[in-house]
Amino acid sequence: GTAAFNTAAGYISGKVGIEAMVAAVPGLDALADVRGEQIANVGSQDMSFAIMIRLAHRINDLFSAGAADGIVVTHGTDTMEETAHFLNLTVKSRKPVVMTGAMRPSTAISADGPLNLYNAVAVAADPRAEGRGVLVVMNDRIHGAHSLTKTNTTSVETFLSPINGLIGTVIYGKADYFRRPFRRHTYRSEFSVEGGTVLPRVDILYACADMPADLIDCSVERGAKGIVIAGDGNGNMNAATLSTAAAVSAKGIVIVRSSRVPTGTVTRNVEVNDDQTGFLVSDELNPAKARILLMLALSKRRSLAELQQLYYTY
Ligand SMILES: NC(=O)C[C@H](N)C(=O)O
Repeated sequence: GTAAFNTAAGYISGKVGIEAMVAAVPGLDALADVRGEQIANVGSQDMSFAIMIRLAHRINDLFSAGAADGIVVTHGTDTMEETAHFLNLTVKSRKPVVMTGAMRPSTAISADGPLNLYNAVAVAADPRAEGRGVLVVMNDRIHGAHSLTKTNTTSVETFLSPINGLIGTVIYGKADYFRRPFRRHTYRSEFSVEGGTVLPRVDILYACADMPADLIDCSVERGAKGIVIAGDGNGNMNAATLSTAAAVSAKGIVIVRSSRVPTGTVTRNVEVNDDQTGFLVSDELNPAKARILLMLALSKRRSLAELQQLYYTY
């Protein structure tokens, strides 16, 4: 991003091309032979599934042609966790795919982008990063795609992995790895972008006090095949929403209970009676990631029990 002056908090994203970014980081060429390729240039609030699918194809093609040992994807931070999760499910390689970004515009005092890019290239060039799924390197931390979430609107310390913790750290290009992701990913994932991916509509509805239940009907009328409820607490919603959701669930719309709370798992629940309503729970996935898993999962006929199992697997 670029801003009008160097202490501006607001700025326009998607303004710097990949060649300029690579050129702005001293020492990158000592870490790896880096070549830039522009797949898209948008603020990540404008990220689309069309771009994600293009990106997944390009990564798979580069790896299967043996053209790269690792890939870094520069991406805005707003929806980075969504693209990371999508790629974690659709990239078919053990080779490192490392996403990075910046919280401060490139024109700011103490811009964070250059060091983040340096560290991301160091991790992508590191054979020890292989087989750990899609990683996100920001602010000296190495996060796994399943676990990370954006927690602060402006701070460089925005990404946390609150449930599972970090994959590692990277300080001026020197990485330490603590663990591998606990869930299935990349080369072991059953999902794919091959054969043309038309993703079904899945909406997210944000629960709140006195939530209007007809939001559910609006989504279904607009063609949603699934609805993720960003529920309060452990995936809760008010009685009116619960009964409307149960009615559409009985007609085959998949309802997933996730949570608007930033950390904690959503568990199957007697209060909501998931067994009777046919609701699923997102387990560790936040609403945005739970939606992406459901969109990919609905490309094939699956029972509710099989769909539920996916949330415990990925
Ligand atoms: N600093 C950022 O990355 C935020 C920006 N709006 C984006 O996600 O593209």
